[in-house]
Amino acid sequence: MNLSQVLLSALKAHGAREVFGIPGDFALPFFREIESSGILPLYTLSHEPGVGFAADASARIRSTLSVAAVTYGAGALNMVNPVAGAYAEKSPVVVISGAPGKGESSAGLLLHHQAKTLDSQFAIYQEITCDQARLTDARTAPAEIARVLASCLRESRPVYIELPRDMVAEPCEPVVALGEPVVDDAALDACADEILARLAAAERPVLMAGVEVRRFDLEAQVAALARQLGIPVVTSILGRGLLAGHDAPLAGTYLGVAGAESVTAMVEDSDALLMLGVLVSDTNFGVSARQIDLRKAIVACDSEVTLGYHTYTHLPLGRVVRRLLERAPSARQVPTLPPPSYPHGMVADDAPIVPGDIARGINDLMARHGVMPIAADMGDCMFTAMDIAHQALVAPGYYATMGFGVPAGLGLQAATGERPLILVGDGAFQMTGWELGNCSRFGWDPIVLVFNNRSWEMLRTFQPESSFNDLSHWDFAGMAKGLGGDGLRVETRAELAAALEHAVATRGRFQLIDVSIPRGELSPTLKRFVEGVKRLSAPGAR
Ligand SMILES: Cc1ncc(Cc2c([C@H](C)O)sc(CCOP(=O)(O)OP(=O)(O)O)c2C)c(N)n1
Ligand SMILES: [Mg+2]
Repeated sequence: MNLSQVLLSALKAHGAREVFGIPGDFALPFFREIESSGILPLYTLSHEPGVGFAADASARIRSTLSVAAVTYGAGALNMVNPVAGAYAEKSPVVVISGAPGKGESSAGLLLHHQAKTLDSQFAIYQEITCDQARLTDARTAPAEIARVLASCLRESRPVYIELPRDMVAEPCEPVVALGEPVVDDAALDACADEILARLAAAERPVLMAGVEVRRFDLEAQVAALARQLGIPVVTSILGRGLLAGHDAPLAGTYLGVAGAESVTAMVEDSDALLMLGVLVSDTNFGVSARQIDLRKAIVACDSEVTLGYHTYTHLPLGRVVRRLLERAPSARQVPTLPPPSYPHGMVADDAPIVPGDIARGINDLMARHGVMPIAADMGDCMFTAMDIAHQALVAPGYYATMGFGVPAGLGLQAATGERPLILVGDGAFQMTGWELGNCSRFGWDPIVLVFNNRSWEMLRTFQPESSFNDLSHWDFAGMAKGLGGDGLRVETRAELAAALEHAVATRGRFQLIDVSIPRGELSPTLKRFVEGVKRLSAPGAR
């Protein structure tokens, strides 16, 4: 085999099911190998941010690694933001960048696509990936690939592989995958016993499931642990939708002052908050009604477990959860909690549409026609998604970048074969919505809801005096046909209900519903979030 075939075979063996990419002259030989080998299908998109977001969504929905292949310089540096978002939100994307060959790097010329030095790109990616390799020697390449792919899966973070174009066809030995990391069994026992003792001594223990529970595919085990411990479970905003399909005493999603009061009180009153795979971030805890005393919490994330003032290291979450299951006593009873409630029954009348109507309309649609995986962009569409019952949601809930929604929806359909629902604001659609033009090539047919409030509305809620948040009324529906899909602008709830039904019934072409929303109308969750942030940031509030 040659180095490209070895790399592609190793990617597939480690869980990759496709390559998203855009070639360039430094990557053309590798793309030729991707296409000729047929080891993984190749989906090319139009702009590298879209490549990164699509690969990120594929990794999230399949809970394993995915691949984003780009050219050197202009391509790879165009993708820095999506990879940074994948790093922040623990999504295991493998970035493969073409690069100048050995001879041209030493020719003494400044090369096209070169920014500062030929090491600059590698240095930039060191900041947003957990491991890196430059495949400049076919003899060491298999071990380098094994190391980097093992890091990607172990840490559930992006990694970076630089592949000089004169190396792609070099003969190369296959990759031998590294085994599971060795874990100190005694430390694992001590940690599990300390956690169990802390929970047993508590009067109001609560389990919070976060993003790592999904990334490491631990939902069933965490649901079993909650039942065995007999304690209620909540999810963080990034863990939204976790455990929904499992038998777990699930109370809902913790959103601080922006969420259900019963869930907020349960978390903030807890005297033993067991946080499994939760990022301790401002979006998760920045709007806490009362500051959570983390010294009373148990935080298991990033292969560490912190209790009070001490930390156990090198204990992967999956091993901690399994050891807790082995050593936890069976609870006498499991709390019976009312399932989280979600709004249904949108009135299909001539009233204008507000974000809350969209959540109702989608919940009604899914109750009638079955659930769809959902990709949401940053903006009020993401806060609206908090009121949508279905659980398979990918969204930039912590890193909060715009542009994620449409490409992520395409990544979902490529990865799962299921038709996705995409929620995106007009501002975010202006960034990456054009990737819809690639649907017809690959047979993708998402349903896209554009929250068209002619505004950067989230920003206006924080700074209403600025008129630069006003956007003009782009006719996204009118542009759909030119992109190969169908578009419809809707102004009333009756039109929205009819458009959703028509979209579900129409397959084979993307269906874009351009939803006109009066400027200033917010989802209930965003409204509470903004009020909470303003209240909590007022002088003397905490
Ligand atoms: C790539 C990128 N650029 C800028 C921002 C800042 C930003 C927001 C966050 C706070 O950083 S929310 C927002 C406006 C979003 O407008 P739209 O998509 O129309 O959604 P909505 O009207 O529902 O707000 C911007 C510009 C961002 N998050 N990501
Ligand atoms: Mg908007």
